[in-house]
Amino acid sequence: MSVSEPHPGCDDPSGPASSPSTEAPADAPATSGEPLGLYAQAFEHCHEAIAITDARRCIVAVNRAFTTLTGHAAAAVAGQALLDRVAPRRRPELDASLCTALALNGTWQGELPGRRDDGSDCPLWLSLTEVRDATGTPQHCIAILLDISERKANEARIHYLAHFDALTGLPNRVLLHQRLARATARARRAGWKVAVLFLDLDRFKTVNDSLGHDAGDQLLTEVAGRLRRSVREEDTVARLGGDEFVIVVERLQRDMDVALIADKVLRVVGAPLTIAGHELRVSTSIGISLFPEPSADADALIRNADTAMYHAKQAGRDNFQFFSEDMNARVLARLTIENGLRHALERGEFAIYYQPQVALADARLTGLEALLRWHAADGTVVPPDRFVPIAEESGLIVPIGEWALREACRQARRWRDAGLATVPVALNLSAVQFHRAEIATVLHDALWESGLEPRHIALEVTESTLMDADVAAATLEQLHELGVALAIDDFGTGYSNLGYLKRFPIDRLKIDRSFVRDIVTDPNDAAIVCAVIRLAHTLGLRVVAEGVETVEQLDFLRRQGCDEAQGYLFSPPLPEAAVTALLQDGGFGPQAR
Ligand SMILES: Nc1nc2c(ncn2[C@@H]2O[C@H](COP(=O)(O)O[C@H]3[C@@H](O)[C@H](n4cnc5c(=O)[nH]c(N)nc54)O[C@@H]3COP(=O)(O)O)[C@@H](O)[C@H]2O)c(=O)[nH]1
Repeated sequence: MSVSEPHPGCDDPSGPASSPSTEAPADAPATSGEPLGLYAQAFEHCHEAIAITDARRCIVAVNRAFTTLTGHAAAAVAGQALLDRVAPRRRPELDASLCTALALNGTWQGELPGRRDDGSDCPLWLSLTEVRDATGTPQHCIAILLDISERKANEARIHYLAHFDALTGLPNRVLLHQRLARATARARRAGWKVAVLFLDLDRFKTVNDSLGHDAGDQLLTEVAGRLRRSVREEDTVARLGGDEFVIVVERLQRDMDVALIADKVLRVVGAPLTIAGHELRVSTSIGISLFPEPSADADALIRNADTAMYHAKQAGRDNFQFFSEDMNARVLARLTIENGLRHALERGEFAIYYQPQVALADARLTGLEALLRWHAADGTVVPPDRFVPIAEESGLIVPIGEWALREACRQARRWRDAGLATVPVALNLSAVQFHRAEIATVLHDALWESGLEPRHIALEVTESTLMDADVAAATLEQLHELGVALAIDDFGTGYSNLGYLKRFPIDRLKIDRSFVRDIVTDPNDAAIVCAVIRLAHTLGLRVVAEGVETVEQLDFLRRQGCDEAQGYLFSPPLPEAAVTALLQDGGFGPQAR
């Protein structure tokens, strides 16, 4: 047991200086059978650190556990103010609240930022109880100190897990919301702008699927580090989960500044990196929302940036887009279409219209282009320009395109059986369909099921579908071997490398209607159309001009030797019954009745 005389310098105004009360004779010998000795032994051997102070909270006695916990030897702390020894940083503010609590209740307890003798920190829980004499005058205080470092560490860990992403160490969604709310409050006061950049890595799934999840994790960690280094310390970089990150940029003066930051982020993320021995390049799509916007709270800012990110994906990935209400409305409209498309096939809402293609020499019918129409459940007719891109993106174009192919084959067979049409029905193949390995099988099955000869079918693919020339050549070859005709659609709007033309087994080039529209008034369009016609003929291909609407356009095309045309001048796309009637009349040419 350690006992000391009270220190004369302790200056608590709340009570007189005194030596330990005889009620607890701290210096009593520790003999068994003697109650005081027993108390002394209990004090000394108690596991909890205990200090007995005088009424001014200057140390009179401390037990062994106190010394173990704080590192302070009994003799060294005797007479010193308890708080000075165990929590010197908090003494001034604690003294006042302690005095009040002790005067009112005779007890105080709370957490202290404790400090050991060696200067190390040790969070403590202090329970202080006043001992008073018969008149109620404070004589001593008994202080019990608990080491709460483990509890504090657990609390810190729980706090960390609740606020940070375990993989990257970045703030998570919860902390992001808190920081963004604070950032907007600060910006409102200071008149700054705050930008929220919502990032989604492009084709991250491919890395996960091809190199494995460990590689995916490494990639995410690397990207997290790059993002962190791209912005200022005070800006927040958070990971929402998966491959989604959010950056909150504060203190912006101009909208343009965020564009510069977004541009930098695109470059930094896009720099090559090595993962699992593979050199990769990843890109990201970024959506941006800005505070202040009307009613833009933290939730809305993140939601809007997410919407804009989606728009960036649509715009070809590896770019950034700003949010606008208009964009939001468009996204909602898209969602409605996508949901409707999911049920359109089973509800029989699709129909195929057919647009005649004619020979310019004699207006003979040379083909029928099959064009999808969607009669949506709400009674509207949704044009393919609106639903085909969404169907492509969601993958729904595969079953829809397959249905169109089978239906067109069945219809062509009916016309043939009726002795009406022997011209090919031309179907548009989207890039997604084209790149599915089974497209040749699907076509083969559709032909076989309908009993239609392949020469009655033509397929149209756009230039951009053929960008990977090696893959495209192989697929086109398979389709060609089945015996169908092949055309390049919207020619002139996509891929500019013409070298592929001689490699592909194609029969026709279709000049995009954007060139045909002003052919009579715009010398540039006229020059392009003439060049395409010459190029096609040199390569032994036939040329079809799309979107022919006027006699002047027709005359021009005829003079230039264009082979075929398609457009409203001859006919818009027609429902099956109208085409049947047209075929019965012999089409537009000399054979027409
Ligand atoms: N993958 C698939 N894509 C398809 C399918 N069906 C259609 N589509 C594609 O949708 C785009 C729009 O088609 P649509 O609204 O049917 O427009 C076609 C014609 O109506 C239009 N056209 C024809 N003549 C004229 C004209 O004189 N003026 C004018 N302004 N427009 C005209 O052109 C469209 C045909 O274009 P193209 O396919 O390039 O020959 C369109 O891109 C379709 O390809 C499908 O089943 N699968």
